[in-house]
Amino acid sequence: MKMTVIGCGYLGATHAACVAELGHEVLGMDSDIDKVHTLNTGKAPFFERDLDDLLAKHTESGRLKFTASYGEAADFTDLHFIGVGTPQQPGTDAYDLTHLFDAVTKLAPGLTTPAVIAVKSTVHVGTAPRVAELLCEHAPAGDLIEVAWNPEFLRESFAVEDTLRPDRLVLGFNTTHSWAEAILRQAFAKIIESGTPTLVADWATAELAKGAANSFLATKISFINSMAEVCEKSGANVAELADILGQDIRIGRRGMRPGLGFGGGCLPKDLGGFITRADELDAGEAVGMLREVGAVNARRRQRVIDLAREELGTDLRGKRITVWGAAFKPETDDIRDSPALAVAQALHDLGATVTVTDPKALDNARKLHPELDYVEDPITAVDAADLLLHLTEWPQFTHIDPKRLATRTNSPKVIDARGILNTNQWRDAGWIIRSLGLG
Ligand SMILES: NC(=O)C1=CN([C@@H]2O[C@H](COP(=O)(O)OP(=O)(O)OC[C@H]3O[C@@H](n4cnc5c(N)ncnc54)[C@H](O)[C@@H]3O)[C@@H](O)[C@H]2O)C=CC1
Ligand SMILES: O=C(O)[C@H]1O[C@H](OP(=O)(O)OP(=O)(O)OC[C@H]2O[C@@H](n3ccc(=O)[nH]c3=O)[C@H](O)[C@@H]2O)[C@H](O)[C@@H](O)[C@@H]1O
Repeated sequence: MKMTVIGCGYLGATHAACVAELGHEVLGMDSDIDKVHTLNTGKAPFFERDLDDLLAKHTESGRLKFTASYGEAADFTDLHFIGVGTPQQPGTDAYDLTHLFDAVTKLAPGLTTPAVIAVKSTVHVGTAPRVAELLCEHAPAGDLIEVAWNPEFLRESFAVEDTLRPDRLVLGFNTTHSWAEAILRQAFAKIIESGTPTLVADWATAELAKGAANSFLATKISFINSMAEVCEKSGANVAELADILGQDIRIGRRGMRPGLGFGGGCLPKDLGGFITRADELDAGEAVGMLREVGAVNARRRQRVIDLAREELGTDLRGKRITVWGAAFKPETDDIRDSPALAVAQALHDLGATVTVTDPKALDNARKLHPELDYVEDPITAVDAADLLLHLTEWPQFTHIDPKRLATRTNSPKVIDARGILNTNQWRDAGWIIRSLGLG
């Protein structure tokens, strides 16, 4: 089959490469011409495990190409996936749907025959009818264009694996037995035949499924982090508590790692977007619990700042702090709403000299936070530090022998905000170690 993917960022580039891997002929389209050039060389403009291999394989085979032209995309086929960004509106938690509506409006004039527009971008419930209206208004094929909702559940750093072997597929339509359903089932045939649960729903349920899933994942993280707060006051150990709770299969240990809390381009944004939409729908009371999820998450960042000031004194001027981690989680270069950088910046604002290191995210971090210092090597990064903060749990950090580090610092003190470092090993190496979620 032939298909396009409009919007080739973390989601779209991965989706394009993966549907090519499924055997389809794919045209990726992005309004960012530099991104298009990079993708056409078989490389991702960001770091995502296994993605460069797939991009190289399929750009070489000729099954995957990228363009910046809507006309070329519209002419290429009658199946178009849309994965453009849906960031937060400045100053509010609502989604900014400008890119989505812009992409649909610009693609539409080229749609002269029946087509399926399958939207993967995350939106607030109630967006699909607006997309259908825009297509009716701007596409020559008018109401022969079908809108399908196909929310994406991939995790960055497992994006290829999650796209090719998802836990489930969700397909949302406005009518039952739609033509679009047959087309999408064909596009995903290999995934469906491998036994992946495929759930068909109406538009609203499919839209809501995405926000609800991310809200639940955020809730699970904030639940264990709220337990961490209680552990800190009561002398208990949150990691052991999580292990005990997780043995109950109704609770489960996955997605319940205590620590610095969630960040990234999605969980914080989607939690806020979900609450805002519920308020608009007069269902604000129903999501009261989710407001607390955001508050617990913010307190984890503050807790690290407070611990740093407990160790170094409230006046941080002249103090040198090393931060291990800039990415919002390991195995990505994505720094959107990175908890590590938020803490680094706050400590800088309090007067400390903050040096950040990260295996993949330094270039992105430098652009967003020129006020921080950057060092490539995590070992030299601790030179003359008064305090080390372990904020993103890259294996490159956790494998470092603490004995090699202690003598390089001004003072061997570390705050382990991800609860991963081996406390005994660090203590034996002469470090004072503080962890979140320990009494
Ligand atoms: N990053 C992820 O892991 C996941 C993201 N999502 C959702 O997917 C959507 C995209 O997210 P990301 O890929 O992370 O964002 P991104 O910012 O990495 O990529 C968005 C891409 O869309 C392009 N774009 C913007 N406006 C355009 C237009 N009018 N026409 C063509 N291209 C346009 C941008 O140039 C950019 O390359 C968001 O709604 C996000 O919530 C959903 C699941 C996973
Ligand atoms: O909508 C999206 O874009 C995606 O958002 C998340 O994926 P992602 O943001 O890539 O990363 P996660 O692995 O979920 O981690 C999110 C944040 O939570 C933190 N986290 C995660 C899990 C955990 O147990 N504890 C925890 O603190 C991570 O450090 C990270 O900052 C969801 O897991 C995906 O299913 C979803 O598709």
